[in-house]
Amino acid sequence: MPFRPTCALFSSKLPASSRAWLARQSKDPYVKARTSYTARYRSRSAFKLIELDETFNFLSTRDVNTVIDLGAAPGGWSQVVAEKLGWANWDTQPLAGPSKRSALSEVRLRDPDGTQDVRNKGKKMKKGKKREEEMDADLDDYPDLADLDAPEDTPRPPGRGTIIAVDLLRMEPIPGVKTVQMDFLSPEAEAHINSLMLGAGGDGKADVILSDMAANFTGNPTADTHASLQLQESVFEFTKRHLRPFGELGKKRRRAGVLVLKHFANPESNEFRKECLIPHFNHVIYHKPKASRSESPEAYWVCMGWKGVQPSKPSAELADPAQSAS
Ligand SMILES: C[S@@+](CC[C@H](N)C(=O)[O-])C[C@H]1O[C@@H](n2cnc3c(N)ncnc32)[C@H](O)[C@@H]1O
Repeated sequence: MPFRPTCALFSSKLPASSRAWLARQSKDPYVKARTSYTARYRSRSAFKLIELDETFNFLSTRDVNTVIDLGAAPGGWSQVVAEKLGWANWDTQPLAGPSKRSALSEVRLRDPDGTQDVRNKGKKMKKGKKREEEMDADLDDYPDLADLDAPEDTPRPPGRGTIIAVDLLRMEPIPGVKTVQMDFLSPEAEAHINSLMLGAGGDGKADVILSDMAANFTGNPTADTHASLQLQESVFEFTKRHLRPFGELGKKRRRAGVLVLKHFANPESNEFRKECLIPHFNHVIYHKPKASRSESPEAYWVCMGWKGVQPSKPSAELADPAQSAS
């Protein structure tokens, strides 16, 4: 029978733009890494946070106990945070083996000739149909991804701290992560996140606030800039009330109190950086991770050493009602 490619990549029914996207995905090293069973991250974005943390080391310190992940779905960043806080070594060292799907791609990637051992089980794979049958039987040994995420009696690594993940979209659960499906811009969002922090025994302060939020692009530059600025400003307002100032951990911890904020290059964003971020942090560093596509205008500000905000001085009227009455 002639070989018929079934891959969508070759389907002439797809529009050219979709074929180009699929072709790019198939070559993307981060997409390949994400789907390998040794690092089953839900999104390619996970590698951006991994690189940001490897560069600035803001998640890997014992001071970090409360992390807020804004714009978290599908959950790649939350997976990385859960791992850093000791909740989830299942990402890099699966407790019960890989999922069937990822094991299958792993076999196909690593064993194109069917001659190598499969997952060190000592089984030699043979060519042709028999090989396919054996491979399917072999994969029956591995549970599905859903089984791995919540096996009943599997001991979990003891994680610490509180991780709160917020998104408009629903997220599949991640061990150690409290997921909240809501609009961060809604008036209820802050109170709800605060109640979760307090409910977990915290003081309503986070050690790290991450925002990978991005509004849907409309193609209208004015509207898109406005939407992106609105997200940045509301994250900053939240930061003012909920990021722990570095001074609370001792004057030497000048990089504690971290905000990682996604932004899109435009002059208004730059103004926001100068007016809001630079005066309030000891360090504000621009970083574009390698995993962020070069053609995308997105980048991150890594803001370290939150100075806090001075409580606003009471007005003369409030300070001395007797005087104001006279
Ligand atoms: C680039 S994705 C985040 C990817 C995520 N960091 C990961 O690793 O999987 C941006 C997310 O921001 C979310 N988002 C945009 N506006 C939001 C809002 N107002 N409130 C909550 N989430 C929002 C979107 O729903 C989307 O899931």
